[in-house]
Amino acid sequence: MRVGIAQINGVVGDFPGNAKRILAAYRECLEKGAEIVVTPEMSLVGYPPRDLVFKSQFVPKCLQALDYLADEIKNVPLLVGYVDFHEGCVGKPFRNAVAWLENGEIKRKIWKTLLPTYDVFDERRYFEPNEVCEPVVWKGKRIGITICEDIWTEDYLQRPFYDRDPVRELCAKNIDLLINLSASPYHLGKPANRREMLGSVAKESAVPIVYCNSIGGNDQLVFDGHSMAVDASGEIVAQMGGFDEGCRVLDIFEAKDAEILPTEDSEQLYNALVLGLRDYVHKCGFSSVCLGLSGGIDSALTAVIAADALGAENVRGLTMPSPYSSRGSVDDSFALAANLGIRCDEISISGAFGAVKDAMSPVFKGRKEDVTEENMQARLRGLFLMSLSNKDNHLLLTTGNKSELAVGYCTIYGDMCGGLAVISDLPKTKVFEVSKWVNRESERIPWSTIEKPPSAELRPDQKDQDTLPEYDVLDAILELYVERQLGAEEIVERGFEETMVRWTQRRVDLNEWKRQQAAPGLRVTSKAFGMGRRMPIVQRFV
Ligand SMILES: Nc1ncnc2c1ncn2[C@@H]1O[C@H](COP(=O)(O)OP(=O)(O)OC[C@H]2O[C@@H]([n+]3cccc(C(=O)O)c3)[C@H](O)[C@@H]2O)[C@@H](O)[C@H]1O
Ligand SMILES: Nc1ncnc2c1ncn2[C@@H]1O[C@H](COP(=O)(O)OP(=O)(O)OP(=O)(O)O)[C@@H](O)[C@H]1O
Ligand SMILES: NC(=O)CC[C@H](N)C(=O)O
Repeated sequence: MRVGIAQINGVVGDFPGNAKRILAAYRECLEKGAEIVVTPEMSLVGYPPRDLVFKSQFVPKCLQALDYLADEIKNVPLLVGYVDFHEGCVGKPFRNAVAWLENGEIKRKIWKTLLPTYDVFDERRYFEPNEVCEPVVWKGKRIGITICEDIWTEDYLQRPFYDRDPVRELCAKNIDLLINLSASPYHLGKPANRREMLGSVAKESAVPIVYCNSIGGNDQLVFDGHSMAVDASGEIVAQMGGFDEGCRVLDIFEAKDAEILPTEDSEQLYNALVLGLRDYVHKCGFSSVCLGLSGGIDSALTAVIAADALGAENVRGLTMPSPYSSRGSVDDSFALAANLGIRCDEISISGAFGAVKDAMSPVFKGRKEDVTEENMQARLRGLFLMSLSNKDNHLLLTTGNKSELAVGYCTIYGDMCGGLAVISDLPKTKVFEVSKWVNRESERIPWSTIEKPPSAELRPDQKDQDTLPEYDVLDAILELYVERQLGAEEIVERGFEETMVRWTQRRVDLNEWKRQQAAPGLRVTSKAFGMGRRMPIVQRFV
């Protein structure tokens, strides 16, 4: 049975556009000899549609697009992910659905059984689960069709207990093949985790699996693709690329082992951020971005990602020295711009900084300079950058990393100005690792930028480590506190100094308000700030 896997990049709510993409991929698979074609979860809708499904015309328009698709399909079936009504159910009147289209008709509708409702997923808010799992019989084979979470077993998922197991239910009905339509977002370690999970499910159930995942960025989520096929012994027999669209046709009952090329963590993280940035910018209708270049590593890495995502001609930098900036910060910014081929202009903020301080002097008379004046500089840079963004219609990128955002080491309405926080889920230690990976063949980020001690340069001789713990220690504590959600005592038991742990915990909790006003950030770890971490701002839990 020659199965076509269409790994496509959908746009949420763009039914005509998604239908076109699905048809183009379907035809490509036909040309490659497919006898059946599979697309990702919600391929017609884009994932996740979130509260769009509540709009009165959303599902009717989705169903219209599905009818249009069905009309185009002849005798080679197409499996399409979409949202359907759940007739007769008042509370949650929708289903996360797959349609089997064949000979101009919707031959079968399949509903999702396990509805993930944790971290970035919220499906119980919208959907009711499938009640009975039934295989589809086609060309003498019994095919179990599942949707993303349906195939994830307890061992591979930190999830609440489910009282259903769709794979088992289907296996009990003697299936020959499992097909899974997924919208499984990337985080570090996820592609390997998925491969292992699919191998073990196939082996345990003794059936081959065809797994079709989405690719592309949608808001904070980046879908990495890596669609694959696994034989009944759990061996991978086809592995598609990551972070790129594509179609692959294989004979699922005949295919032999595929070669799996390992990718480094830094390469994966980089590719995820490039795709996430490109899709966010383009899907929002922009073609270019601007950002402040400080000569530091965060803005440098953000600029490289942007140049690779959009083309150097679509990235514009501003270097804005203040009285406390080192000459190196300007020189390193121009060296970076030259390496990347992006335009960079220099505008001093000294005049404006002096003017603001003068204007405020009657009110601040006799008071010492402090963090107020530090923040004025960051806010003036934000003002200049937003002016450039408005004039030339660039989307402004913010450059803060996860470590800083965690402890609030950033200025609200200052360096937090911007539309997309590109590296806000990358801890500072990973910023260094990825930057070194970027320079693996030749210098793109000036080495002096990578090697100098991090500094905000908002007062004379300032260094990040005057205020913050060393980044390797801070990041280790943050991983335990934010990603693994351990309490302070448990972190101290693992050998960290108590005052540092308590300070970090307090800073993370106190700065929730800041993060809730921050630009959306691209998620690349298992627990990012944003849609998958919903903490109260006002709380007393320690
Ligand atoms: N719960 C809450 N809800 C709403 N607002 C709240 C609040 N708690 C404080 N605030 C307000 O927040 C204000 C303080 O926040 P904010 O103005 O941001 O200032 P703040 O957090 O005090 O200072 C910013 C820090 O970030 C450092 N920085 C700035 C820029 C770049 C970098 C870097 O290296 O990248 C580092 C800078 O050196 C300084 O230490 C207060 O004036 C208060 O009104
Ligand atoms: N002199 C400057 N010129 C232009 N932009 C600046 C300048 N200083 C700071 N910025 C902007 O504000 C952001 C915060 O920078 P800051 O130097 O305060 O901290 P950082 O976290 O060490 O970042 P970086 O590693 O990019 O320096 C920078 O990434 C940059 O976008
Ligand atoms: N869309 C989904 O059901 C996603 C859940 C799944 N466990 C994943 O991330 O791969």
